[in-house]
Amino acid sequence: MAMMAFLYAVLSQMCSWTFPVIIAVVIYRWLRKPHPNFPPGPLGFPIIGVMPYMSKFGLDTIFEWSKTYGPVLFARFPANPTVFLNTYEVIQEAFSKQSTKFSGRPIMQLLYEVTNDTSGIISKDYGHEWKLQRKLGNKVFRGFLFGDRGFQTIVQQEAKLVIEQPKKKIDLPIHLNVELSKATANVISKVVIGKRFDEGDSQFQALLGSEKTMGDPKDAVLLQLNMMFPITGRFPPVKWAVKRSAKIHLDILDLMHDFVIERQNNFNPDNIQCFVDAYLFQQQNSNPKEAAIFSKHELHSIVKDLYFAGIETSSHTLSWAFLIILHDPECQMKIQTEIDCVIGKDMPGLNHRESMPYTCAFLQEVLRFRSVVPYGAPHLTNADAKLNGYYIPKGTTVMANIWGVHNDPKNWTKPEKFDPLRHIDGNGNFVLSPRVISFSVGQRRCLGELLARSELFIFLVTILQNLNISKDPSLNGLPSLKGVMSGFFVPSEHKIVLACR
Ligand code: HEM
Repeated sequence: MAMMAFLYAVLSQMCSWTFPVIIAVVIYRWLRKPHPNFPPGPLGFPIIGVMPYMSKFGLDTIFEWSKTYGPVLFARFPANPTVFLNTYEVIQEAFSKQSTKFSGRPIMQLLYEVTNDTSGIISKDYGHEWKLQRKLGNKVFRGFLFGDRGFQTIVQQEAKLVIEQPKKKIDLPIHLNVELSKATANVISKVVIGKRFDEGDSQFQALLGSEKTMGDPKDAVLLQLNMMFPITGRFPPVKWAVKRSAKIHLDILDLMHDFVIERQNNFNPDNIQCFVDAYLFQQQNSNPKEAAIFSKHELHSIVKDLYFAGIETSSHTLSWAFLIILHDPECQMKIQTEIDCVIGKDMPGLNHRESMPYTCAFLQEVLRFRSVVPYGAPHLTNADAKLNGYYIPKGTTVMANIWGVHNDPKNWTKPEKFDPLRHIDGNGNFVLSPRVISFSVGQRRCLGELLARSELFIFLVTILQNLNISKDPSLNGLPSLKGVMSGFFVPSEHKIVLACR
C-alpha cells in the first residue's frame, strides 16, 4: 500500500512538470526559425504546421501567401520546413546565379527508408558524382542523338504509329492519353536502351503498369501524408501504401536490370546507339576512380529515372494540349491552317517550327497554363546562402513555385486565360519567353528538355495534320480543365473523339 502511494506521488510529481515541458518544447519547435533572418511565412499550428491551410494541391495557397510574405517565403510543413521561391527573379538568382549553393537534393525520405538508396540522377545530391553523371547525360541528350538516330527520327516514327492506332477506332471515344503514354514510353526506350516495344510485349506492359501505379492518386495522398508525418508510415493504411510503393520501386529496378543486361550483351563500342551504350563506353574508358562512379547500380537507377521523368511528363503535357483544344476549337483550326500552309502532307519535322509561330506559341502557352510539374523537384542548399536579403542556411529544402511564376499578373495579363497570342510579337513572330520555366532553370534544369520539346511539336502536329479532335458526344459538358495531382499535375481522365481530316 505504501509502495502504491509512493509511486502515485512520483507519477503525479512527474506529470506536473512533464506536461508543461512537452508543451514548451512543442511551442518552441513551432515558433523556431532556422535563423533569425530566415524568410517570413505563415505560422500555422503546433505540430501540424501549415497543413490545414493547404488547398487540395497547394497551388493557389502558396501563390496567395506570396502576396503577403513576398517572393521568398517559409512554409512550416511538419516533417520538412520548406522555402518557396515565388518570382522569376528569385528563382533565377537562386538556381542559376547561385546554383552551386542551391542545387542539392533533399533525401526523398520515403524512398530512402525503403531502398536505402540515393543513386541515379534525380535524387542525387549536388557534388562530384552528380556532375559526372549529369555531364554524360547532357552529352547524350544534347549531342550525338541528332542525325539518323536523332530525336526527330525516333519521335516521327512513334507519331506515325499514334495516328494509325486511333484511325482504327475512328468516331469512337478513346483515352488518347493511353496512346500517348505508350508512344512516349517507346521514345524513351529507343533513346535509352535502343529498342522499342510492341504493344503486347510483357516487359512493356510491366513498364506501363508500374508508371501508372507510381502515380496512383489514392496512394499519392497516403504517401504525401507519410512525407508530412513520417510516423504515419508505421500504421495502416499508410504502411501498406509505403510497402506498395517500395515494391513498385524494386520491381522497376529489376526491369531496368533486365533492359540493361540485354543491351550489354549486344554492346559494340564502335556503334554507340543509345544512352546505355554511351554509359557502358564511359565505364570502360574512365580512370578507375571514375569507373567506380559509373557503376552498374547507378546505370540501372539512371535508366529508371529517365523512364520515370520522361514518359508521363510529355504525354500529360500533350493531353493538356488536346483538352485545351476541346475547350477552344479555334486553336485547332489555326494550327491546322499553319500545317496546311507550311508542311502540307509531308512528315512534320523540327525545322518546320521556325515557320509555324502560332503552333510554337500554342505549345508555349500550354506549358505556361498547365505545368505538369508545378513546383519542379525539391532542391537543397548545400552551403549557407543569402537570397533577397534573407539568410538561408545549409540544408534547407527549397522549391521553385513554377505555377506562381506562370500565374503572376506581373508577368502575364489575365494569366487565367489561355491565350497563345501573348507569345507572338507585333511582326507575327513567335517569342520564346524566359518566364515560361516549366523545365526549371539552372544546373539542375530538366535533362530531357530538348527531347520533350521535340515530342510536343512532332506529336501535336502529326496528330492534327491527320485527325480532327472533338469531344465525346455522350458527355453533356466538356471534361474539366481543373486537373488532378497524381505525382504529376494531370488532366482528369477523359475520352475524346478522333476523326480523319
Ligand atoms: C513536358 C515534359 C517535361 C517537363 C515539364 C519536365 C520538367 C522537369 C522539371 C521541372 C525538373 C526539375 C528541375 C529542377 O530540379 O529544378 C525536371 C528534371 C528532370 N527531368 Fe524533366 N521534364 C519533362 C520531360 C522530361 C523528359 C522527356 C526527360 C528524359 C528523358 C526528363 C528527364 C529529367 C531528369 C533526368 C531530371 C532530373 C535532372 C537533375 O536532377 O539533374 N524530363 N524535369
